[in-house]
Amino acid sequence: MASIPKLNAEETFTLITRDLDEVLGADNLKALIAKNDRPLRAYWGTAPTSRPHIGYFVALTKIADFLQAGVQVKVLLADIHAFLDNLKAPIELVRHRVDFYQRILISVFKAIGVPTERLTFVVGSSYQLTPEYTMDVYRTAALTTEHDCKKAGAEVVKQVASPLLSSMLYPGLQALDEQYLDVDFQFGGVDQRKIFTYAEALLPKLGYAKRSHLMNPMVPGLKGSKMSSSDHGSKIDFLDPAESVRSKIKSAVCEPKSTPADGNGVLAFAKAVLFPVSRLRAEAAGGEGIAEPFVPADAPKGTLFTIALPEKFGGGVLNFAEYSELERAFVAGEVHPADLKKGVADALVKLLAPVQKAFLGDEEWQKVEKLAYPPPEEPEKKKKAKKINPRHPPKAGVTTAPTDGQAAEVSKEGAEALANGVEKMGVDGK
Ligand SMILES: N[C@@H](Cc1ccc(O)cc1)C(=O)O
Repeated sequence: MASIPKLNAEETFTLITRDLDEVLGADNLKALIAKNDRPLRAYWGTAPTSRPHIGYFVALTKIADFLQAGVQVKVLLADIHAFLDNLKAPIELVRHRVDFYQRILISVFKAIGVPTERLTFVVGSSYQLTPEYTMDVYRTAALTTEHDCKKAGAEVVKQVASPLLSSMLYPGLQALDEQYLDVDFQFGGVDQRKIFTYAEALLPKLGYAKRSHLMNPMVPGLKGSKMSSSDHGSKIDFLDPAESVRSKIKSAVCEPKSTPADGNGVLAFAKAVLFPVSRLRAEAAGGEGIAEPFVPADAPKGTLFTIALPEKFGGGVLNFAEYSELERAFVAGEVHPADLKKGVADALVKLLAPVQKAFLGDEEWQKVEKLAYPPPEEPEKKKKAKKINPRHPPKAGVTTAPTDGQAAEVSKEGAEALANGVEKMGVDGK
Protein backbone atom coordinates (compact mmCIF):
# COMPACT_ATOMS: atom_id res chain seq x y z
CA MET A 1 0.00 0.00 0.00
CA ALA A 2 1.43 3.37 -0.96
CA SER A 3 1.88 5.68 1.99
CA ILE A 4 -0.73 8.38 1.88
CA PRO A 5 0.28 11.99 2.50
CA LYS A 6 -0.42 12.96 6.10
CA LEU A 7 -4.13 13.51 6.50
CA ASN A 8 -5.68 16.28 8.57
CA ALA A 9 -8.31 15.46 11.20
CA GLU A 10 -11.23 15.87 8.85
CA GLU A 11 -9.66 13.76 6.10
CA THR A 12 -8.81 11.07 8.64
CA PHE A 13 -12.40 10.92 9.85
CA THR A 14 -13.69 10.84 6.27
CA LEU A 15 -11.39 7.97 5.32
CA ILE A 16 -12.29 6.00 8.44
CA THR A 17 -16.01 6.36 7.81
CA ARG A 18 -16.34 6.26 4.00
CA ASP A 19 -18.71 3.65 2.55
CA LEU A 20 -20.11 2.80 5.99
CA ASP A 21 -23.79 2.31 6.69
CA GLU A 22 -23.76 3.77 10.15
CA VAL A 23 -21.50 5.28 12.81
CA LEU A 24 -22.46 5.38 16.49
CA GLY A 25 -20.36 7.65 18.68
CA ALA A 26 -18.85 9.76 15.89
CA ASP A 27 -18.19 12.68 18.25
CA ASN A 28 -16.03 10.57 20.47
CA LEU A 29 -13.93 9.49 17.49
CA LYS A 30 -13.65 13.04 16.19
CA ALA A 31 -12.45 14.19 19.61
CA LEU A 32 -9.79 11.46 19.74
CA ILE A 33 -8.62 12.29 16.22
CA ALA A 34 -8.45 16.00 17.06
CA LYS A 35 -6.50 15.30 20.26
CA ASN A 36 -4.03 13.28 18.18
CA ASP A 37 -1.88 12.08 21.08
CA ARG A 38 -1.90 8.39 20.09
CA PRO A 39 -3.11 6.21 17.20
CA LEU A 40 -6.77 5.17 17.23
CA ARG A 41 -7.41 1.52 18.13
CA ALA A 42 -10.11 -0.70 16.68
CA TYR A 43 -11.10 -4.31 16.26
CA TRP A 44 -13.18 -6.46 13.96
CA GLY A 45 -14.26 -9.87 15.17
CA THR A 46 -15.28 -12.99 13.32
CA ALA A 47 -16.56 -16.26 14.74
CA PRO A 48 -15.00 -19.12 12.78
CA THR A 49 -18.00 -21.27 11.97
CA SER A 50 -18.81 -22.06 8.31
CA ARG A 51 -16.34 -21.42 5.49
CA PRO A 52 -15.88 -17.68 5.04
CA HIS A 53 -17.58 -16.27 1.93
CA ILE A 54 -16.90 -13.33 -0.33
CA GLY A 55 -19.23 -11.07 1.67
CA TYR A 56 -16.17 -10.69 3.97
CA PHE A 57 -14.49 -8.61 1.29
CA VAL A 58 -16.54 -5.63 2.45
CA ALA A 59 -15.16 -5.69 5.99
CA LEU A 60 -11.63 -6.53 4.88
CA THR A 61 -11.55 -3.68 2.36
CA LYS A 62 -12.77 -1.32 5.03
CA ILE A 63 -10.00 -2.49 7.37
CA ALA A 64 -7.56 -1.36 4.68
CA ASP A 65 -9.04 2.15 5.02
CA PHE A 66 -8.53 2.07 8.79
CA LEU A 67 -4.88 1.14 8.35
CA GLN A 68 -4.40 3.90 5.76
CA ALA A 69 -5.85 6.33 8.28
CA GLY A 70 -3.30 5.19 10.88
CA VAL A 71 -5.69 3.14 13.02
CA GLN A 72 -4.21 0.15 14.87
CA VAL A 73 -6.43 -2.79 13.99
CA LYS A 74 -6.92 -6.09 15.77
CA VAL A 75 -8.67 -9.02 14.12
CA LEU A 76 -10.42 -11.18 16.69
CA LEU A 77 -10.80 -14.85 15.84
CA ALA A 78 -13.67 -15.46 18.23
CA ASP A 79 -13.36 -19.19 18.89
CA ILE A 80 -15.40 -19.17 22.07
CA HIS A 81 -18.16 -17.26 20.28
CA ALA A 82 -18.23 -19.88 17.54
CA PHE A 83 -18.54 -22.51 20.26
CA LEU A 84 -21.34 -20.63 22.04
CA ASP A 85 -23.44 -20.06 18.95
CA ASN A 86 -25.80 -23.04 19.07
CA LEU A 87 -23.20 -24.73 16.93
CA LYS A 88 -22.84 -27.98 18.86
CA ALA A 89 -19.34 -28.26 17.46
CA PRO A 90 -16.65 -29.45 19.86
CA ILE A 91 -14.16 -26.77 20.80
CA GLU A 92 -11.32 -28.79 19.17
CA LEU A 93 -13.05 -28.49 15.82
CA VAL A 94 -13.50 -24.77 16.37
CA ARG A 95 -9.75 -24.47 17.02
CA HIS A 96 -9.00 -25.98 13.60
CA ARG A 97 -11.40 -23.46 12.13
CA VAL A 98 -9.51 -20.65 13.83
CA ASP A 99 -6.38 -21.86 12.10
CA PHE A 100 -8.22 -22.11 8.77
CA TYR A 101 -9.78 -18.64 9.13
CA GLN A 102 -6.49 -17.00 10.02
CA ARG A 103 -4.80 -18.48 6.96
CA ILE A 104 -7.57 -17.53 4.59
CA LEU A 105 -8.01 -14.03 5.99
CA ILE A 106 -4.31 -13.31 5.65
CA SER A 107 -4.40 -14.58 2.09
CA VAL A 108 -7.44 -12.47 1.19
CA PHE A 109 -5.97 -9.38 2.86
CA LYS A 110 -2.86 -9.87 0.72
CA ALA A 111 -4.98 -10.31 -2.43
CA ILE A 112 -6.54 -6.89 -1.91
CA GLY A 113 -3.22 -5.29 -1.01
CA VAL A 114 -3.51 -4.92 2.77
CA PRO A 115 -0.21 -4.88 4.68
CA THR A 116 -0.97 -7.83 6.97
CA GLU A 117 2.09 -7.21 9.14
CA ARG A 118 0.27 -4.16 10.48
CA LEU A 119 -2.65 -6.25 11.74
CA THR A 120 -2.76 -8.04 15.07
CA PHE A 121 -4.60 -11.35 15.15
CA VAL A 122 -6.03 -12.31 18.54
CA VAL A 123 -7.72 -15.61 19.39
CA GLY A 124 -10.65 -15.11 21.77
CA SER A 125 -9.79 -17.91 24.18
CA SER A 126 -6.32 -16.38 24.70
CA TYR A 127 -7.88 -13.85 27.08
CA GLN A 128 -11.55 -14.83 27.52
CA LEU A 129 -10.74 -17.54 30.06
CA THR A 130 -8.83 -15.39 32.55
CA PRO A 131 -10.34 -14.96 36.04
CA GLU A 132 -10.97 -11.23 35.38
CA TYR A 133 -12.82 -11.83 32.14
CA THR A 134 -14.74 -14.75 33.59
CA MET A 135 -15.86 -12.66 36.55
CA ASP A 136 -17.00 -9.96 34.12
CA VAL A 137 -19.06 -12.56 32.26
CA TYR A 138 -20.84 -13.33 35.53
CA ARG A 139 -21.27 -9.63 36.30
CA THR A 140 -22.72 -9.22 32.80
CA ALA A 141 -25.08 -12.14 33.33
CA ALA A 142 -26.27 -10.52 36.56
CA LEU A 143 -26.98 -7.25 34.73
CA THR A 144 -28.75 -8.59 31.66
CA THR A 145 -32.25 -10.00 31.34
CA GLU A 146 -33.06 -12.95 29.11
CA HIS A 147 -35.14 -10.56 26.98
CA ASP A 148 -32.16 -8.25 26.42
CA CYS A 149 -29.84 -11.17 25.54
CA LYS A 150 -32.28 -12.50 22.98
CA LYS A 151 -32.91 -9.08 21.51
CA ALA A 152 -29.18 -8.29 21.25
CA GLY A 153 -28.38 -11.56 19.53
CA ALA A 154 -31.43 -11.73 17.24
CA GLU A 155 -29.60 -11.03 13.99
CA VAL A 156 -26.29 -12.68 14.82
CA VAL A 157 -26.79 -15.71 16.98
CA LYS A 158 -28.20 -18.72 15.19
CA GLN A 159 -31.94 -18.77 15.91
CA VAL A 160 -33.23 -22.15 17.01
CA ALA A 161 -36.46 -23.34 18.62
CA SER A 162 -34.84 -24.14 21.92
CA PRO A 163 -31.84 -21.80 22.34
CA LEU A 164 -28.96 -22.96 24.49
CA LEU A 165 -27.91 -20.89 27.46
CA SER A 166 -24.56 -20.42 25.69
CA SER A 167 -26.22 -18.38 22.96
CA MET A 168 -27.48 -15.97 25.63
CA LEU A 169 -23.94 -15.31 26.79
CA TYR A 170 -22.72 -14.46 23.29
CA PRO A 171 -23.67 -10.74 23.12
CA GLY A 172 -22.26 -10.06 26.59
CA LEU A 173 -18.90 -11.54 25.68
CA GLN A 174 -18.79 -9.50 22.50
CA ALA A 175 -19.42 -6.35 24.53
CA LEU A 176 -16.65 -7.27 27.00
CA ASP A 177 -14.23 -7.80 24.13
CA GLU A 178 -14.22 -4.05 23.49
CA GLN A 179 -12.85 -3.51 26.98
CA TYR A 180 -10.39 -6.39 26.94
CA LEU A 181 -9.08 -5.64 23.46
CA ASP A 182 -8.67 -2.05 24.64
CA VAL A 183 -10.13 -0.33 21.59
CA ASP A 184 -11.78 2.99 20.78
CA PHE A 185 -14.26 1.42 18.41
CA GLN A 186 -15.60 -1.92 17.30
CA PHE A 187 -16.23 -2.44 13.60
CA GLY A 188 -18.62 -4.96 12.07
CA GLY A 189 -21.52 -5.48 9.70
CA VAL A 190 -24.73 -3.59 10.29
CA ASP A 191 -26.20 -6.96 11.35
CA GLN A 192 -24.21 -6.49 14.60
CA ARG A 193 -26.12 -3.30 15.43
CA LYS A 194 -28.20 -4.74 18.26
CA ILE A 195 -25.13 -6.17 19.97
CA PHE A 196 -23.38 -2.82 19.54
CA THR A 197 -26.16 -0.81 21.15
CA TYR A 198 -26.38 -3.37 23.94
CA ALA A 199 -22.61 -2.99 24.48
CA GLU A 200 -22.99 0.78 24.67
CA ALA A 201 -25.50 0.36 27.49
CA LEU A 202 -23.66 -2.44 29.28
CA LEU A 203 -20.03 -1.30 29.54
CA PRO A 204 -20.73 1.87 31.59
CA LYS A 205 -22.72 -0.27 34.06
CA LEU A 206 -19.58 -2.34 34.56
CA GLY A 207 -17.54 0.81 35.09
CA TYR A 208 -15.97 0.73 31.61
CA ALA A 209 -15.99 3.34 28.85
CA LYS A 210 -18.63 3.24 26.16
CA ARG A 211 -17.04 2.59 22.75
CA SER A 212 -17.92 3.88 19.27
CA HIS A 213 -19.35 1.51 16.66
CA LEU A 214 -18.77 1.52 12.92
CA MET A 215 -20.93 -0.60 10.63
CA ASN A 216 -20.44 -1.68 7.06
CA PRO A 217 -23.37 -2.53 4.79
CA MET A 218 -24.20 -6.21 4.29
CA VAL A 219 -23.67 -7.70 0.86
CA PRO A 220 -26.86 -9.26 -0.38
CA GLY A 221 -26.57 -12.88 -1.45
CA LEU A 222 -26.73 -13.66 -5.13
CA LYS A 223 -30.38 -14.51 -4.74
CA GLY A 224 -31.11 -11.03 -3.48
CA SER A 225 -31.31 -11.92 0.22
CA LYS A 226 -28.51 -11.42 2.80
CA MET A 227 -25.46 -13.50 1.88
CA SER A 228 -25.54 -16.32 4.37
CA SER A 229 -23.00 -19.00 5.17
CA SER A 230 -25.64 -21.67 5.25
CA ASP A 231 -27.22 -20.94 1.86
CA HIS A 232 -24.90 -22.51 -0.66
CA GLY A 233 -26.54 -21.24 -3.85
CA SER A 234 -26.47 -17.65 -2.62
CA LYS A 235 -22.88 -17.48 -1.44
CA ILE A 236 -19.50 -17.87 -2.99
CA ASP A 237 -16.65 -19.09 -0.81
CA PHE A 238 -13.14 -17.70 -1.09
CA LEU A 239 -11.92 -21.10 -2.24
CA ASP A 240 -14.66 -21.83 -4.77
CA PRO A 241 -13.03 -22.80 -8.08
CA ALA A 242 -13.45 -20.44 -11.04
CA GLU A 243 -16.05 -22.63 -12.79
CA SER A 244 -18.24 -22.71 -9.72
CA VAL A 245 -17.89 -18.93 -9.24
CA ARG A 246 -18.96 -18.40 -12.84
CA SER A 247 -21.91 -20.76 -12.67
CA LYS A 248 -23.19 -19.29 -9.36
CA ILE A 249 -23.05 -15.78 -10.81
CA LYS A 250 -24.70 -16.98 -14.00
CA SER A 251 -27.69 -18.29 -12.07
CA ALA A 252 -27.88 -15.25 -9.76
CA VAL A 253 -30.88 -12.94 -9.58
CA CYS A 254 -30.25 -10.03 -11.95
CA GLU A 255 -33.44 -8.73 -13.54
CA PRO A 256 -32.90 -6.33 -16.46
CA LYS A 257 -32.87 -2.66 -15.38
CA SER A 258 -33.15 -3.59 -11.64
CA THR A 259 -31.07 -2.02 -8.86
CA PRO A 260 -29.66 -3.46 -5.61
CA ALA A 261 -32.70 -2.02 -3.85
CA ASP A 262 -34.85 -4.24 -6.07
CA GLY A 263 -32.81 -7.29 -5.04
CA ASN A 264 -30.22 -7.31 -7.81
CA GLY A 265 -27.46 -9.21 -6.01
CA VAL A 266 -24.96 -8.96 -8.86
CA LEU A 267 -25.08 -5.19 -9.00
CA ALA A 268 -25.04 -5.03 -5.21
CA PHE A 269 -21.87 -7.10 -5.18
CA ALA A 270 -20.21 -4.84 -7.74
CA LYS A 271 -21.14 -1.86 -5.58
CA ALA A 272 -20.14 -3.24 -2.19
CA VAL A 273 -17.05 -5.19 -3.18
CA LEU A 274 -15.65 -4.78 -6.67
CA PHE A 275 -15.58 -0.99 -6.86
CA PRO A 276 -14.13 -0.47 -3.35
CA VAL A 277 -11.48 -3.19 -3.85
CA SER A 278 -10.59 -1.78 -7.22
CA ARG A 279 -10.35 1.73 -5.80
CA LEU A 280 -8.08 0.42 -3.07
CA ARG A 281 -5.82 -1.14 -5.67
CA ALA A 282 -5.81 2.04 -7.73
CA GLU A 283 -4.90 4.08 -4.63
CA ALA A 284 -2.15 1.62 -3.82
CA ALA A 285 -0.82 2.05 -7.33
CA GLY A 286 -0.54 5.78 -6.61
CA GLY A 287 -3.83 7.60 -6.95
CA GLU A 288 -3.95 7.85 -10.71
CA GLY A 289 -2.97 4.21 -11.07
CA ILE A 290 -4.95 1.41 -12.62
CA ALA A 291 -6.48 -1.33 -10.52
CA GLU A 292 -4.73 -4.24 -12.19
CA PRO A 293 -5.46 -7.11 -12.48
CA PHE A 294 -9.20 -6.33 -12.43
CA VAL A 295 -8.87 -3.61 -14.99
CA PRO A 296 -6.73 -4.08 -18.11
CA ALA A 297 -3.57 -1.99 -18.17
CA ASP A 298 -4.71 -0.16 -21.30
CA ALA A 299 -8.03 1.03 -19.81
CA PRO A 300 -8.47 4.79 -19.45
CA LYS A 301 -7.09 6.28 -16.23
CA GLY A 302 -9.55 6.12 -13.35
CA THR A 303 -11.32 2.99 -14.64
CA LEU A 304 -12.40 0.77 -11.76
CA PHE A 305 -14.52 -1.81 -13.55
CA THR A 306 -14.73 -3.06 -17.11
CA ILE A 307 -17.12 -5.27 -19.04
CA ALA A 308 -15.82 -6.99 -22.16
CA LEU A 309 -18.71 -7.32 -24.61
CA PRO A 310 -19.11 -10.54 -26.59
CA GLU A 311 -17.59 -10.60 -30.09
CA LYS A 312 -20.82 -11.85 -31.63
CA PHE A 313 -22.53 -8.62 -30.62
CA GLY A 314 -19.75 -6.45 -31.96
CA GLY A 315 -17.26 -6.77 -29.08
CA GLY A 316 -15.72 -3.76 -27.35
CA VAL A 317 -15.24 -2.85 -23.71
CA LEU A 318 -17.31 -0.75 -21.31
CA ASN A 319 -15.29 1.17 -18.72
CA PHE A 320 -16.65 2.52 -15.47
CA ALA A 321 -14.90 4.90 -13.08
CA GLU A 322 -17.67 4.88 -10.49
CA TYR A 323 -20.38 2.53 -9.38
CA SER A 324 -23.12 5.07 -10.09
CA GLU A 325 -22.15 5.06 -13.80
CA LEU A 326 -22.61 1.30 -13.95
CA GLU A 327 -25.98 1.42 -12.21
CA ARG A 328 -27.18 4.20 -14.48
CA ALA A 329 -26.15 2.28 -17.61
CA PHE A 330 -27.77 -0.92 -16.36
CA VAL A 331 -31.03 0.77 -15.38
CA ALA A 332 -31.09 2.51 -18.79
CA GLY A 333 -30.86 -0.92 -20.41
CA GLU A 334 -27.47 -0.13 -21.96
CA VAL A 335 -25.91 -3.12 -20.20
CA HIS A 336 -27.42 -6.56 -20.62
CA PRO A 337 -27.66 -8.76 -17.47
CA ALA A 338 -25.55 -11.47 -19.13
CA ASP A 339 -22.77 -8.95 -19.83
CA LEU A 340 -22.92 -7.55 -16.31
CA LYS A 341 -22.67 -11.06 -14.90
CA LYS A 342 -19.73 -11.85 -17.12
CA GLY A 343 -17.94 -8.63 -16.06
CA VAL A 344 -18.56 -9.36 -12.37
CA ALA A 345 -17.49 -13.00 -12.72
CA ASP A 346 -14.29 -12.02 -14.58
CA ALA A 347 -13.33 -9.52 -11.87
CA LEU A 348 -14.15 -11.89 -9.03
CA VAL A 349 -12.26 -14.81 -10.54
CA LYS A 350 -9.19 -12.57 -10.85
CA LEU A 351 -9.63 -11.38 -7.28
CA LEU A 352 -9.84 -14.91 -5.92
CA ALA A 353 -7.07 -16.42 -8.04
CA PRO A 354 -4.16 -15.60 -5.68
CA VAL A 355 -6.08 -17.02 -2.70
CA GLN A 356 -6.66 -20.32 -4.48
CA LYS A 357 -3.09 -20.41 -5.68
CA ALA A 358 -1.83 -19.92 -2.13
CA PHE A 359 -4.13 -22.68 -0.85
CA LEU A 360 -3.18 -25.18 -3.54
CA GLY A 361 0.51 -24.51 -2.95
CA ASP A 362 0.34 -25.00 0.81
CA GLU A 363 0.01 -28.59 2.04
CA GLU A 364 -0.18 -27.55 5.67
CA TRP A 365 -3.14 -25.32 4.95
CA GLN A 366 -4.86 -28.12 3.03
CA LYS A 367 -4.43 -30.41 6.04
CA VAL A 368 -5.93 -27.75 8.29
CA GLU A 369 -8.87 -27.40 5.92
CA LYS A 370 -9.61 -31.14 6.17
CA LEU A 371 -9.52 -30.99 9.95
CA ALA A 372 -11.65 -27.85 10.10
CA TYR A 373 -14.30 -29.08 7.68
CA PRO A 374 -14.27 -32.86 7.73
CA PRO A 375 -16.42 -34.40 5.00
CA PRO A 376 -19.89 -35.24 6.32
CA GLU A 377 -20.43 -38.76 7.60
CA GLU A 378 -21.81 -41.17 5.03
CA PRO A 379 -25.59 -41.27 5.42
CA GLU A 380 -25.55 -45.11 5.47
CA LYS A 381 -23.32 -45.31 8.52
CA LYS A 382 -25.21 -42.59 10.34
CA LYS A 383 -28.51 -44.36 9.90
CA LYS A 384 -27.09 -47.56 11.32
CA ALA A 385 -25.63 -45.90 14.38
CA LYS A 386 -28.93 -44.21 15.21
CA LYS A 387 -31.12 -47.24 14.73
CA ILE A 388 -32.98 -48.14 17.88
CA ASN A 389 -35.22 -51.17 18.13
CA PRO A 390 -38.76 -49.78 18.58
CA ARG A 391 -39.77 -52.99 20.38
CA HIS A 392 -37.27 -52.24 23.12
CA PRO A 393 -37.15 -48.46 23.26
CA PRO A 394 -34.68 -46.99 25.71
CA LYS A 395 -36.22 -45.52 28.85
CA ALA A 396 -36.11 -41.78 29.43
CA GLY A 397 -32.77 -40.67 30.85
CA VAL A 398 -30.96 -43.69 29.46
CA THR A 399 -27.83 -42.95 27.50
CA THR A 400 -27.80 -44.44 24.04
CA ALA A 401 -24.84 -45.27 21.86
CA PRO A 402 -23.19 -42.01 20.92
CA THR A 403 -23.63 -41.10 17.27
CA ASP A 404 -21.14 -38.29 17.00
CA GLY A 405 -18.67 -38.89 19.75
CA GLN A 406 -20.91 -37.48 22.46
CA ALA A 407 -23.22 -39.33 24.79
CA ALA A 408 -26.81 -38.74 23.79
CA GLU A 409 -29.63 -38.66 26.27
CA VAL A 410 -33.07 -39.72 25.23
CA SER A 411 -35.65 -37.20 26.36
CA LYS A 412 -38.87 -38.26 28.01
CA GLU A 413 -40.88 -37.30 24.91
CA GLY A 414 -38.43 -39.20 22.73
CA ALA A 415 -38.72 -42.36 24.78
CA GLU A 416 -42.51 -42.06 24.76
CA ALA A 417 -42.56 -41.47 21.03
CA LEU A 418 -40.44 -44.54 20.50
CA ALA A 419 -42.62 -46.59 22.79
CA ASN A 420 -45.60 -45.47 20.70
CA GLY A 421 -43.83 -46.57 17.56
CA VAL A 422 -43.37 -43.01 16.36
CA GLU A 423 -40.42 -42.60 14.01
CA LYS A 424 -39.08 -39.24 15.23
CA MET A 425 -36.41 -39.52 17.88
CA GLY A 426 -35.88 -37.10 20.69
CA VAL A 427 -32.21 -37.82 20.95
CA ASP A 428 -30.16 -34.88 22.08
CA GLY A 429 -32.56 -32.47 20.43
CA LYS A 430 -31.34 -33.40 16.93
N1 LIG B 1 -20.61 -11.48 16.15
C1 LIG B 1 -19.59 -11.58 15.13
C2 LIG B 1 -18.36 -12.25 15.64
C3 LIG B 1 -17.76 -11.56 16.83
C4 LIG B 1 -17.55 -12.24 18.02
C5 LIG B 1 -16.96 -11.61 19.12
C6 LIG B 1 -16.60 -10.29 19.01
O1 LIG B 1 -16.05 -9.65 20.08
C7 LIG B 1 -16.81 -9.60 17.82
C8 LIG B 1 -17.40 -10.23 16.75
C9 LIG B 1 -20.14 -12.36 13.92
O2 LIG B 1 -21.31 -12.38 13.71
O3 LIG B 1 -19.41 -12.94 13.16
